[in-house]
Amino acid sequence: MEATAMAWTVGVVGLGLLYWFVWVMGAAEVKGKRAVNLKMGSITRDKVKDKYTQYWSFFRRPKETVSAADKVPAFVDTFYNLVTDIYEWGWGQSFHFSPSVQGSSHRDATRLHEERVAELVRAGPGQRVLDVGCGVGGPMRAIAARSGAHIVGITINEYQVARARAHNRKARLDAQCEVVCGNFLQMPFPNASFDGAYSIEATCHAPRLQDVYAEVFRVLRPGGLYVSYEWVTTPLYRAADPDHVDTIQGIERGDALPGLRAQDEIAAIAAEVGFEVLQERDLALPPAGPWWTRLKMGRIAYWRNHIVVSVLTLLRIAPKGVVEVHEMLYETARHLTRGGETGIFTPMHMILCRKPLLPAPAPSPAPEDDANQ
Ligand SMILES: C=C(CC[C@@H](C)[C@H]1CC[C@H]2C3=CC[C@H]4[C@H](C)[C@@H](O)CC[C@]4(C)[C@H]3CC[C@]12C)C(C)C
Ligand SMILES: C[S@@+](CC[C@H](N)C(=O)[O-])C[C@H]1O[C@@H](n2cnc3c(N)ncnc32)[C@H](O)[C@@H]1O
Repeated sequence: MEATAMAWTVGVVGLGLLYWFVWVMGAAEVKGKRAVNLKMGSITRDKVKDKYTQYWSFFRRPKETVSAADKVPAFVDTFYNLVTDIYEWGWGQSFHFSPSVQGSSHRDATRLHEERVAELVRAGPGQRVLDVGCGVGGPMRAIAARSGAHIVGITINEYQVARARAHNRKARLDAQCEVVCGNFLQMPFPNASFDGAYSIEATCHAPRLQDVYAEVFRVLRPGGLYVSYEWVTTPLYRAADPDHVDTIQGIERGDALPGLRAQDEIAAIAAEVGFEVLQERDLALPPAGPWWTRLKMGRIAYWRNHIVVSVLTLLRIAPKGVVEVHEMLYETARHLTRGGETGIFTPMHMILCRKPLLPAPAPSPAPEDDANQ
């Protein structure tokens, strides 16, 4: 009798474990990255934890060092080696937020937010459009499929280049979507080589927005359109409120940001590099549905994911350090949610610009001084 009970217990527990294994190893969203394949980018297994410590220690330095322009691209690259697989596993192939749309899935809401970009830059067949900070190419594929345009994406992270190219091949969009590894602050493209350009939640990594906007301006043809979804603090943010400061600093630390900009700085910067600003709007404002609900609703999923990464690390399937990176992301989700709920932060301040057809007039010569007369 005892043996039968034991057999039943073992059977039930075994089946439970099998189910758990399949469920756990299966995708949390539809994405093509499984927990057993959490590699942590191009970092070798034994270096993941060190790299995480190195990333974190960056934020213990004075603010000026964190935003030191020359160091930022390397630190952003390390960040994406650490998070790319976890993002794909837990979020999907599009590394951005979107307003929630009643009655639509997250996947549809994401696609709509991306297709809006295609419409804003009037992308169409025969055009060459630049994706500034393309991640693993979720938006690029949606925009290529929707518009028929040829999309060229650039990302600083080599591992993302490999992932994006593999996804492009799988989606049979590799003839239409190209991916280049490079720094968007010094792009490897000739002047006026694109008909349009866009950046989705990527330029927030630039220490000086002027530098990336000036590069986009250079590579666009005259008359070309550029749209960007910017991460910014809103006018509700109060630098004297410790809760606000804690939320914004939490967002910066968990998302490799050298320093969030204020919403009202963006248009001035675009104009400074020569753009005409056609439209500017926070896409998170009503009637848009809250973008942060997807983060909040996933709390149970986070705990499940935490157990998954812990077990996989214990079994040495995932490298040491994954649990720490996952905890960092959990914390940043908390800060992002708070930023959304209080309204002090938006990840979708949209700005639409055009490169003028005629170059700006040269400044008039200074009046001659008396000595020359
Ligand atoms: C634009 C940027 C990235 C935005 C988002 C795609 C990511 C920001 C925070 C990320 C996540 C937080 C919690 C993770 C969770 C703990 C894990 O179990 C599964 C993945 C997360 C949901 C993860 C997914 C991507 C984010 C939402 C920045 C970097 C400029
Ligand atoms: C949050 S992800 C967004 C990716 C993509 N736009 C999307 O929505 O899926 C930010 C992207 O910007 C890229 N990035 C950040 N700094 C960069 C730089 N200096 N040069 C090129 N790419 C950069 C990152 O590598 C990453 O691909």
